[in-house]
Amino acid sequence: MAIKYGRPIELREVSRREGAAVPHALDLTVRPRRNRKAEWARRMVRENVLTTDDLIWPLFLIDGHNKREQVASMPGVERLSVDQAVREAERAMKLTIPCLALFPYTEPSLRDEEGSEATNPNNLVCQAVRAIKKEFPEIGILCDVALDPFTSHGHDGLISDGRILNDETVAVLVRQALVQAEAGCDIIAPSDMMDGRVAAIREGLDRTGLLDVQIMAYAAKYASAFYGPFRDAIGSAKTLTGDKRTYQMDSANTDEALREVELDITEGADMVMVKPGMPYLDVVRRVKDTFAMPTFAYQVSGEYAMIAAAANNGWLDGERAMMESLLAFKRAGADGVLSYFAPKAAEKLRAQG
Ligand SMILES: NCc1[nH]cc(CCC(=O)O)c1CC(=O)O
Ligand SMILES: [Mg+2]
Repeated sequence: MAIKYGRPIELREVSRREGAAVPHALDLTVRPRRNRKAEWARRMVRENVLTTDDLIWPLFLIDGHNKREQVASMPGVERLSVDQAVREAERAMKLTIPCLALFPYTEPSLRDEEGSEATNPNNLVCQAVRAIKKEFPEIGILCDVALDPFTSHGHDGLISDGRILNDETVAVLVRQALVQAEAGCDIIAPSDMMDGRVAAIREGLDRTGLLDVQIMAYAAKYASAFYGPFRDAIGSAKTLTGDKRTYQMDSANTDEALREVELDITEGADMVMVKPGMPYLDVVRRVKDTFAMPTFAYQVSGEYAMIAAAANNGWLDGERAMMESLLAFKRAGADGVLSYFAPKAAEKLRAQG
């Protein structure tokens, strides 16, 4: 049976003389509950706050016009044609969300072994960047760099004899980053986990005079089951052969995450990211404490799907779970979070004033 929620038990705040009235009052000098006695008191001692500045909103793109397609495994999330993505950019502006992240669903006919569509200066991502920047130049745009939305095999890199090639892939990623940056992308976010790609991309951007384009490295990205719904959204779930464990990290490791992050910082990353989010909050904390860099977490598709599905079943209070999960990233030391809840959370934050 569904758990009943949403009607808080009516509690009265602690009355002044409660102790005096209780015959067997404990002899306690320290009572932590004093600081929780009323909403104003709780606000005074609150250690972390979530604001709309902390949110990065990932959008899925699809070819066409005036098109919105529900992603089956992510209730409330749609694939958007470019014109609709521009409308969502306007919504983000109004909600004071500082940045959007763009992910394309590529038509199967445009996918090939090499992911060539990734370096097409007129691909869906580049079209969306130009369209959004034209209408709303003040919003930040982050573009993912990896080949998986474009390859027929669903991997992030080039394959030969069943191996993901590192250095050859990096060369393609640089070209992908450059077409995105030329289109007007503000933050290049390599999510591929090839070694050396941050340095190569930085060098490519600088050589082209794109000195102000930032790099947010998916520095500690784990081979995770929580990316399932994303692969459904970009259409790589059915085509992906094997798994990504030869390039994405083993979920058992955290020292290794520090080494990965350190390398990306040395190679020129302006910001670093840990991904997934909630199952890796310990990694977020270690990264923030060790490097004191702008540190982001990605609350990935599977995390979103779990909360959305449970809420739709009446098994938990979706809004409260959403806000609690987002605040957890702040508590762990993150400066911001990529989340599919971004617009909903921003609406709630603004309603609270
Ligand atoms: N490299 C592409 C990429 N960029 C972001 C995600 C996942 C995001 C999500 O699950 O929300 C992935 C999937 C993957 O690595 O397989
Ligand atoms: Mg690395």
